[in-house]
Amino acid sequence: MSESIASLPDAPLREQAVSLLTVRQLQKQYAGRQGTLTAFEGIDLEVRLGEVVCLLGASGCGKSSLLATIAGLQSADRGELYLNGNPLRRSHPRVGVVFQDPCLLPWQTVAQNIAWGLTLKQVPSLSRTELRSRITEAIAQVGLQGFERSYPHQLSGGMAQRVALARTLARRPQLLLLDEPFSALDAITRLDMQTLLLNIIAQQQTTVLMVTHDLDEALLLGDRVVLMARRPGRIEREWAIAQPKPRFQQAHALADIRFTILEALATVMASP
Ligand SMILES: Nc1ncnc2c1ncn2[C@@H]1O[C@H](COP(=O)(O)OP(=O)(O)OP(=O)(O)O)[C@@H](O)[C@H]1O
Repeated sequence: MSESIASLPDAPLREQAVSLLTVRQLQKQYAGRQGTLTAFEGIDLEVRLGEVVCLLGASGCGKSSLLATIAGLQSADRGELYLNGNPLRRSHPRVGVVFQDPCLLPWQTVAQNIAWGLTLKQVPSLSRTELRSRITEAIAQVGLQGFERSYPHQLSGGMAQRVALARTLARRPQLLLLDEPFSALDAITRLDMQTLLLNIIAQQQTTVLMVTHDLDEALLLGDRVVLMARRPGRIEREWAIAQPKPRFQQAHALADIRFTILEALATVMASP
């Protein structure tokens, strides 16, 4: 299912854009048998409209915890979150999340799984016609036309993840939070999904905050790569990736920045 890629707006255009998500001094702790564990602290982050920001870091540095807190799936212990300048306190209808596990309802069809996302409380009630057109649109966006009546067990891993993406896109999120959405897929399917995501971003100017373990994925998709360090989880450094997209054939041009980030990643991983 490969697609060609529409071109993205120039980096300077995106840089002028206003902040969609603002994170200020965010902290999250978990209570455990051995005391309190600080998953992350002092997180300051801005994600501008239309920007793709990739969060990279060693296992356990708090990437998923940070994403889940921004998504409103758990509360922060300290700090503030704003969407479009307004306080973001709980799950917001315009903030969509996709996880590594597509989490589809096995007894429902592709179309029903997407509809389920639209019947969640936070989405304003839609007429039957609007509901149907949102489902059709989302299925087309992820290239699953013809599979509307299929059940999850009839889909490949990549197709199931397309349904998960469609379920979120149908809610028309302003901010898309992705937690390693492609990491369980084989390399070819992952490339296919990265292409699909690039197309969606290009066509809809979607703003994305994405957790990934994969530096090459971050370099392929990100306008910025943010490196987190652990104990406690914190932002260590960040880099703007100015190279125009698509970047599938730009390994040479990205070699220097790749090496720099790899070195920084090795340094944070080596620290106790
Ligand atoms: N619900 C929870 N209860 C207690 N501790 C938790 C919980 N969720 C995460 N943690 C701990 O918080 C720290 C950060 O975990 P988190 O999953 O956010 O890191 P991560 O960078 O996403 O890791 P990975 O890349 O391996 O998914 C870890 O030490 C983890 O054990």
